[in-house]
Amino acid sequence: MASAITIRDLRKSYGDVQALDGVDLDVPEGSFFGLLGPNGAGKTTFINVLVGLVRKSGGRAEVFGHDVEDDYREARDRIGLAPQEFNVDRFFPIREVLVTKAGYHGVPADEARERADEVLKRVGIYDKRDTRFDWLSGGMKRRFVLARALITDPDLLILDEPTAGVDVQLRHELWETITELNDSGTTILLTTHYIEEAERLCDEVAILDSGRVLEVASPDELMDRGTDDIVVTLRDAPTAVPDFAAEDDRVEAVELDGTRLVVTAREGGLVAPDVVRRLDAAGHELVDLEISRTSLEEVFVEMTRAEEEGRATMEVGQ
Ligand SMILES: Nc1ncnc2c1ncn2[C@@H]1O[C@H](COP(=O)(O)OP(=O)(O)OP(=O)(O)O)[C@@H](O)[C@H]1O
Repeated sequence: MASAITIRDLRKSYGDVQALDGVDLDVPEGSFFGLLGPNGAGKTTFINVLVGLVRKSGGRAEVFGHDVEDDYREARDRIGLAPQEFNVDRFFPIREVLVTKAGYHGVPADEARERADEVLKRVGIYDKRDTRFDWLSGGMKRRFVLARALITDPDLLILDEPTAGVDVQLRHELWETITELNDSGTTILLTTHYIEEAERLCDEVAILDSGRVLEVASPDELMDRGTDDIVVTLRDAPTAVPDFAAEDDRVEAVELDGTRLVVTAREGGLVAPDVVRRLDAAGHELVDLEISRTSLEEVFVEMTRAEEEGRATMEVGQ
């Protein structure tokens, strides 16, 4: 599949700070791609390089095959950006802001007005079209920056923390709108601190830490690396249960507390049937079975913590 974003050995330093320290990444065209990382990992810097707000110190960055610096105009015209910080002309009616932006990207005036109405309807603030940005509520402001990103009908939509500080209802509405856009072919690059959001929406995520990519995988692949708890409730409290760990090296721990048995294993969904079979064969009656999967959040915390500990060890060793 062709790449919407191609990044090779991308570097950005601010004085002594290596905000991006040799990033390699391919974001496939049409994908819903998540960029996750703790505060200061380099996510915003990465996005700013793509949209031409920050000059890279080294490496290559292309959007649909256009170099983001040498072919700035071609690359930038394909991107819609909804930034984390609101950087909107506050004094003009929002519809006018959209029309002006479309004009700046070469859209003729009539079409610009049509598009402005269309995107305002799409994000649900058409009735506020004559209001200035300052007078919108926080949630409406979030909707507006999405509308502004959509005004040029971008092939790549970059969303930097699009749901920061919005209520549950709006978050779900925004998810729906973004998913529809992705279904109709728009490539999405999303950064978020709500890991659940990435787990739910993204085909693939890259985990960025200290300016480096630690991992690129689907949320499911990442979650498979963590352990799951298979929680079984038995009718009677047994004195012993089969030695699950001896026959399956995916099993990491077994804990029995009265009638409650917890088997901790990688790929819990695949191990559970065997646990049930063996309990049944040993004459135990099951009352309830529940599998609680590791969340992407746990895997994420584990990975970024390991990276931090690795760095601390290196610093001590130096
Ligand atoms: N203009 C700048 N001048 C100096 N240092 C900067 C500048 N912009 C970013 N940095 C530094 O670069 C590093 C990466 O910052 P960046 O904002 O890209 O991280 P982030 O992953 O987006 O963080 P957050 O999740 O907190 O938004 C940080 O150490 C930050 O302090």
